[in-house]
Amino acid sequence: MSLHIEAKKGDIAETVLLPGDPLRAKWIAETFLENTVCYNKIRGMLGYTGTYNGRRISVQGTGMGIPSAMIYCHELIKDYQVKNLIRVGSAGAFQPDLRLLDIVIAMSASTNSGLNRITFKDADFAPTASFDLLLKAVDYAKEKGIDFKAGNVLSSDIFYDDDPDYYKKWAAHGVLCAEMETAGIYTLAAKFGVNALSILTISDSLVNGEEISAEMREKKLGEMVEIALNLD
Ligand SMILES: O=P(O)(O)O[C@H]1O[C@H](CO)[C@@H](O)[C@H]1O
Ligand SMILES: O=c1cc[nH]c(=O)[nH]1
Repeated sequence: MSLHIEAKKGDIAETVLLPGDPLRAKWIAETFLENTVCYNKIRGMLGYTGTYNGRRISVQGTGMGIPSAMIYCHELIKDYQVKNLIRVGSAGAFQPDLRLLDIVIAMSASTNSGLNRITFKDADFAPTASFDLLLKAVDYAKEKGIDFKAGNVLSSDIFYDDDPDYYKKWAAHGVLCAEMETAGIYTLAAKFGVNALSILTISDSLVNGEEISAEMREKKLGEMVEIALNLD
């Protein structure tokens, strides 16, 4: 047992899917996994282990934002020996050609968080995906004819920015979309020598204001989950 996860040693698989929303974790476990056991209810941050095509896999809610996600990922790596961290999240589009429910695979994550300034002072660390997981995700999506974009995303500390045009400077540098955890997860994975990848689904657009409902964000993001479950 760790401070925020009540699982026993061995209860959590080497590969863990990481939605921000704990109810998306429940939906993934109930929809895609067999022989499922719930191993965590502390703070309502649900975690499950089951099997997918005979392979053991876990799914753990992380909450919203880098600090919360880093708490869960730190404990998963250090206390439960997790080797593959695969975020399955929602994101807001920065580019006009990204539409609702499109898939984005995060090669790297820019951030306005100070997380790496604490370590690297006035130099910038570049949080980067595991090349191995990235390649597997791209290969699987291509094989199944699933459209996706791969590139840089923004892990923002601010969901409600005062400036509705804030995204334009990021968009002008090719950043695809905003979410709130990937830079922290990629940084921890690099620090501890494990693998991480974020697969995201567009839930809204900062360009034109369109958005899907909260219920769809919980239960309708299955394509990215399918990719995440097939990275072995
Ligand atoms: O849908 P999830 O995975 O929570 O991801 C996105 O949604 C939340 C904000 O609504 C943030 O956690 C952001 O990263
Ligand atoms: O962090 C997020 C997630 C979804 N949509 C956004 O605009 N931001």
